[in-house]
Amino acid sequence: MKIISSETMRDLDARTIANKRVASLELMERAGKQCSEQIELFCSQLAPHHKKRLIILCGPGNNGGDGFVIARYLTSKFEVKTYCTHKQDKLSPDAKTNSSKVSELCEFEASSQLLNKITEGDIIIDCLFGTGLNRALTGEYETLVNSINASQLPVISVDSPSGLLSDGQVPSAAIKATITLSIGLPKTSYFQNDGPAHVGSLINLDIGFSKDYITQAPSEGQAFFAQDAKKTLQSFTYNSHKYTRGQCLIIAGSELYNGAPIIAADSAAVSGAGMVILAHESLRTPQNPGIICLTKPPDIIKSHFFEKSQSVLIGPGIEINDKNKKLFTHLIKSDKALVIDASAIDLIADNKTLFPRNAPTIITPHAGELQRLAKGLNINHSDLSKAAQHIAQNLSIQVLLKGPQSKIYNEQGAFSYNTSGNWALSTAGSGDALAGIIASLWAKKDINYYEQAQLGCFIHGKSVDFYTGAKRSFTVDLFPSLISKVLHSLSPLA
Ligand SMILES: NC(=O)C1=CN([C@@H]2O[C@H](COP(=O)(O)OP(=O)(O)OC[C@H]3O[C@@H](n4cnc5c(N)ncnc54)[C@H](OP(=O)(O)O)[C@@H]3O)[C@@H](O)[C@H]2O)[C@@H](O)CC1
Ligand SMILES: [K+]
Repeated sequence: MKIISSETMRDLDARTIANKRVASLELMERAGKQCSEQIELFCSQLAPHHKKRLIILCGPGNNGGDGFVIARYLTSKFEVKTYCTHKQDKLSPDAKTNSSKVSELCEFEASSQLLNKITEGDIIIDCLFGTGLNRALTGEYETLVNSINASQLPVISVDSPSGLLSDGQVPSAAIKATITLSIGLPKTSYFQNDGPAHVGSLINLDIGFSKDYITQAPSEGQAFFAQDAKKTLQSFTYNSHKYTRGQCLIIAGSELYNGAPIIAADSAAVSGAGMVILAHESLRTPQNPGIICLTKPPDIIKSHFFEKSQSVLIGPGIEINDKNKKLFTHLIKSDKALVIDASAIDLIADNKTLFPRNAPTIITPHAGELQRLAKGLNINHSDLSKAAQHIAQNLSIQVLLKGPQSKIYNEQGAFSYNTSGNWALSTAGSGDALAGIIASLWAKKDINYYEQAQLGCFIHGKSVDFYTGAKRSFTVDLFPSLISKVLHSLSPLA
């Protein structure tokens, strides 16, 4: 999905209204309605003992207007308190219209009066400022936002965490959102400077802007959202069989790192491939008995398992020894779609003359692994993203740089941000699951490998977004069931 600037968003909004495609109040109604649905969904995912009293904070502009619409939709379902920082006659015209529909439910107070109100709720809905924020928050607003952040209550920000400027800078204070509900299209501020630390999970809401306008709007980059994931998921035919769904071979594990192959294989098995073969040197077995395990494999390259596999993952937990080095070189020379993860990434520099390969390749490094590879390839960039881009173009491979907002570079150096996931992913074994998911999605023929890699990254992140337990207690054995849940939500009938 295209990322645009706040300025372009305002222009899109204005053109849509000016050309009478959709009336401005109708746009606000759609935005508020869809936000209220997402808030309801968020509440339904909280633990039963979690109270769900909503505090909706509305500012003077149309972001506040969205808040009044949300209040109208949710009042019958939750205990809702709505506060507005301005008197009604000081509001933008559309905000004023919507405020009048809920005025008996709403208190119009100066923001200094709101400080002791926020703790009377359990979930804050931030409709203070959106794309119209044009300067740093000061005075009462700054104090209010700092108090909200200090309260540690979950915050759902509508369109933008209030205080986040359009270039992603936060000169004074900005809401640290749990979720940001982006209206229309994602904005650059979510991805630049301080943006990633403030937006939380990103959800984009399509409120029906004309497709022509969206196509014409200048792009500031690409990001992958649930809407993209839905389009990218492959469908199955009535006569699918395990080979048409694809066979994926995973070469992983060592005596020491014997859990990594299990996580990768179990995650691959639920992600779409018809058959998963695990060649590993581990005493453990996958949870899923459908996975074919080759322990102490003979010459895997000469086996029919290799021959019939469309994709191969190498790396999770493997030991770098002569046997694996030789195997790696064979894989690079082969025509298999290849996912290279973990310590196998370290073997690329020694094989750099074998690139570009004749088949799709993706590497999935975290920052440290990327830095090591860049050094091995004599690529010097202090900026990691530049190094990732350089490597992608240089070797003609895809590079998935893992981080708080993972980025995936294609062979030409273009990239897309992933928008799912949270810090629960920062746990040992998480990357093994990611590599397994991508290998599974890459096991099909005639696919767009770049799109499927983005899909894999999105599914992986969404798994922990779907996890309803304490994030700090998330463990990687939960991936298979959570991946299934994510896939079901993206494609309920498949
Ligand atoms: N895009 C779309 O298509 C749709 C958009 N919609 C929604 O509208 C939102 C944009 O609305 P918007 O343009 O009215 O701006 P908004 O963010 O409410 O704030 C403007 C107000 O804030 C004030 N102000 C600014 N900075 C300030 C500061 N630091 N400290 C204090 N005050 C400050 C500024 O005052 P002024 O600068 O004049 O002093 C003005 O009063 C958008 O994000 C989305 O939620 C949907 O409803 C429907 C479809
Ligand atoms: K907001």
